[in-house]
Amino acid sequence: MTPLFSLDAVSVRFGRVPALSDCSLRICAGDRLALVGSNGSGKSTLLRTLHGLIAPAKGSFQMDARARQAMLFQRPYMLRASVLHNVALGLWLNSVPWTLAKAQALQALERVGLADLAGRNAKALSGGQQQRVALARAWALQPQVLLLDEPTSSLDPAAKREVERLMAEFADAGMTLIFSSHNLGQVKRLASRVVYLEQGRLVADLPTHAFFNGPLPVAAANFLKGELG
Ligand SMILES: Nc1ncnc2c1ncn2[C@@H]1O[C@H](COP(=O)(O)OP(=O)(O)OP(=O)(O)O)[C@@H](O)[C@H]1O
Repeated sequence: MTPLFSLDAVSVRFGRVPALSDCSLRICAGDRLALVGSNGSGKSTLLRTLHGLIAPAKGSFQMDARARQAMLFQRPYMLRASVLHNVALGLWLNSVPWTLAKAQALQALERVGLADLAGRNAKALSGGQQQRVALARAWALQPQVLLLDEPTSSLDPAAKREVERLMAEFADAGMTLIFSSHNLGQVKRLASRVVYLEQGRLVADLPTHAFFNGPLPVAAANFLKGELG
């Protein structure tokens, strides 16, 4: 299968800080890939590189230009406008006429269970509701690839479960999921594959079952022991 993303010996630096070092990775359609690792290990940098927001300093990076992508951040950005307009604007920016954009936005809000709040000011919603608006905004664009940077880290357990449920449904509908998480339970529930990063290096890349049931490289095993212990 032709990969959606191919990284060969990719390095990214911020000034003198090496954020990614020599990373090689293939990501294929249908993968549910979790990025794990300590703070500062390079997860966000890898996601932003995959989304084309950062150009690698070294190495080769290729992505399937036909595969539409959407990215969600830890704290979604909401415009001071209605929920409906927050979703419709993303479509309009992708050349969908405004009337059609509003109709499709409403369908996307129905998809995430927020149609009732379409007229509310998006800035006034709770964190969990805002993340669901962000998921509706992504869903409306019908991306093949959804990148998520710690999408549930600031949410309470109920909101977390709801966002996880939607992520699983989107993956079941055929979307490729690539997400970073500090929540190993979530990684077990959602991922089919786990990439472990340490200080910008890709230390392990394994099916989820193999990652949690070892054997692992020492660094990854110590991380897991620390997180689970
Ligand atoms: N814009 C930036 N300018 C300078 N250094 C940066 C920038 N973004 C990231 N870094 C550095 O690059 C390294 C990797 O950071 P990154 O945010 O990718 O890690 P992370 O694994 O996502 O961390 P966290 O779990 O805390 O979100 C860190 O040393 C970080 O300080």
